[in-house]
Amino acid sequence: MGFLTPPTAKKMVPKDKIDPTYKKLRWQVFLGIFIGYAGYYLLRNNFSLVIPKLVNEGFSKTQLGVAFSAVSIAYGFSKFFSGIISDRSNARIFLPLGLILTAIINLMFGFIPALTQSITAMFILLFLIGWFEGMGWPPSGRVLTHWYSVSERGGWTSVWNVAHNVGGGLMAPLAAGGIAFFAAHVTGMKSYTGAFIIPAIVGIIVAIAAYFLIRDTPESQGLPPIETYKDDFPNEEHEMFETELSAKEILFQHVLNNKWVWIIACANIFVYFVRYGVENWAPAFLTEMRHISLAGSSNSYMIYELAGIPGTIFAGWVSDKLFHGRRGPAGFCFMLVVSIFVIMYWKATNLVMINISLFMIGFLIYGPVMLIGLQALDSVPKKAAGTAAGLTGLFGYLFGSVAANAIMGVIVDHLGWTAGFITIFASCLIAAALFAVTWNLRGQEVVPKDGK
Ligand SMILES: O=P(O)(O)OC[C@H](O)CO
Repeated sequence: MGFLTPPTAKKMVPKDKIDPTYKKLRWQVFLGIFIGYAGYYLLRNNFSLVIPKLVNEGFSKTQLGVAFSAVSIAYGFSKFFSGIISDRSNARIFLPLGLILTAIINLMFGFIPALTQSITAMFILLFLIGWFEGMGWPPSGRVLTHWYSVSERGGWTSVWNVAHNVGGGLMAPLAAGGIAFFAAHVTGMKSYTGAFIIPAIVGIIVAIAAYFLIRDTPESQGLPPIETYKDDFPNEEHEMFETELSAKEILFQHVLNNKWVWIIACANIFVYFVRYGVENWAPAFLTEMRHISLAGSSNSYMIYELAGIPGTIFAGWVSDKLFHGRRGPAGFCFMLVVSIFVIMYWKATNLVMINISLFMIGFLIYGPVMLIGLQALDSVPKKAAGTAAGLTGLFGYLFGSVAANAIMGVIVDHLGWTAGFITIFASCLIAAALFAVTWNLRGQEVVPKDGK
């Protein structure tokens, strides 16, 4: 698709302009991918706020749950396939395009009543939402690898990663505000359509802003590669790899034959099992076993989410500063310590201890979630970064997240919460062990000698 083709290198700007231009553009593109990815999260889960209204209209939770699962399934596959396309696409176009397509599907939900009257229609549209949502992470990864060198990437990636907590956090008031606005001011439309339409309008505005802010690569702006500018190279030979690759080269020469990517992808299954196993089952565990009200458990849930913000930034800092760009040791430590707080959460009987342990689990698990993506970016040439991160996402969602919902449910139903917590605890240790295998991995970019 021609309009997605990355822009070619521009004539180099004068030497004295390199530093100020780089400084300005690095902030500008960062803002672009930050608000862009937050925009994606405004439209990822807004359907969840519509579910209670649709239940009132006669749909069962099971039906709506099946329809909603389409988002995760499609997202896992799309993050991988979008990664392949995004590695060969202009991030300035690719990121806003996915956001606008997601917004269009939301507008269809909002303006075409028949689409919320059939589970099949909802499944198809939610599948499309999941698919277009998968177009957010890979171009962000492309920007991060092209504009930030390996030793500073941990810090920048961790701050960028907070965008998903910001967008996810803002989604609820925005969608709920949309429902309230439509209920009060719009006649002839169901109030819940506001939960689709208002976030979609904001999403389109964000996509336009992201388009104006993002630039694909430094070279497309007449700047030298980031490694030269920062004098920070991913390998001892100071070689870089600036040739755009074909999809076949990306997949078969750099990703599928890369043992590190497979190890990281496997680690992601267990990290996502812990992330969603704790999060998705917190309301059930707290209400059933600790007799906490639904309102109280939703506060605990929010504490878990918000703790991810400082935790993610701390993990990036630890991996950059303490371990000098190595993500494995940081991930190992975080997963080991999180296992202790999983036990504390399981055993805690009063609300204060429960909330402290959930805060610590949230603080410690979102770091490894980010570090896996970062390790994927680091382990391959930057032209293959999106595909590598996409593969880890595919494993995380298709196996980790699905298991956290389905297998965890079966374990708890048949063997009880003790078995459920032992499974989560074991996942922490397996993930820690897999991180340990990558202990010395540090931006080991492979640079083909023949220039291919
Ligand atoms: O689970 P994802 O793909 O939405 O990604 C969330 C974070 O950005 C992971 O780094």
